[in-house]
Amino acid sequence: MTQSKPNRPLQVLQLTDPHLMADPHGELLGVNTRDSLDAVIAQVQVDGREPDLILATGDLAQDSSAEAYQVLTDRLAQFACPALWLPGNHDDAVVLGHAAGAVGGQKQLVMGGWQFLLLDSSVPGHVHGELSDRELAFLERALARSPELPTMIALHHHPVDVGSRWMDNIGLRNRDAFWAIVDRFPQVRVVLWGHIHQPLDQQRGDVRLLASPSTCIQFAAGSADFAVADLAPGYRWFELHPDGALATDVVRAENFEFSIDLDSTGY
Ligand SMILES: Nc1ncnc2c1ncn2[C@@H]1O[C@@H]2COP(=O)(O)O[C@H]2[C@H]1O
Repeated sequence: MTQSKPNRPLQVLQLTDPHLMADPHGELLGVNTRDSLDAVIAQVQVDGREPDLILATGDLAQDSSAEAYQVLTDRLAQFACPALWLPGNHDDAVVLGHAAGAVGGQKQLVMGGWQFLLLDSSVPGHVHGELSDRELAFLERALARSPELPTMIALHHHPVDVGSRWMDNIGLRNRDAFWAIVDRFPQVRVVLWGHIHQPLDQQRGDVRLLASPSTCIQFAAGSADFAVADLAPGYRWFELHPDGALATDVVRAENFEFSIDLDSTGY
């Protein structure tokens, strides 16, 4: 079991949806995705936060290129902690797996008295998500084996509707199968995802449902049709106590100047 620093709760950084590209000048709707990730990482450092673990929750590359994943590896090397990677709809799970390596590609980690389970909800060639029978079996097995460990489950796609028609069409399709497992295991404290490029904080029984800003562009909350928001990129932070208690907050990059195409109808 990997240990966190003594006498403090486990500190976890979520970075999601960086949409990195092989081209150093690569932009999403006018925002250079390398620059915005750098701004978010700079903000983590300005905030004096030293993570024990990083969770990178999908759409790590926009173009599935090895070069894009190498950029992420290089950026995360600024932190002296492991980073776990999971794929989103823009990723190639095989290329990502090679780039993440043995540590980053782990689907299960116990650290600081918590268990982290990472699921691959990507469906090649599609924007929506689905958990394969294999992923569901892995989830059920892992939860059955460790009933005593407070658990965070991370995946890319949203397993609940988020109040936005266009996004509700591209979430996790077989969410009923997912919840049928999760609902049986009271040690699950958090389900965390990316994909929706906006913060969300809800409760399902004892489970905290959390989503987070992208490290590049943001989607407008509550919009029926595709719409972006003029909000800065950001990160989510967790403090996780071994008894299952937790604190979390979202922070946006303060000094990132960008100009996003607010009239965009998609990409
Ligand atoms: N106008 C649109 N309507 C529906 N989906 C869209 C639209 N534009 C882009 N998308 C897809 O919705 C996805 C949401 O986040 P992604 O970054 O995964 O990639 C986006 C596109 O694949």
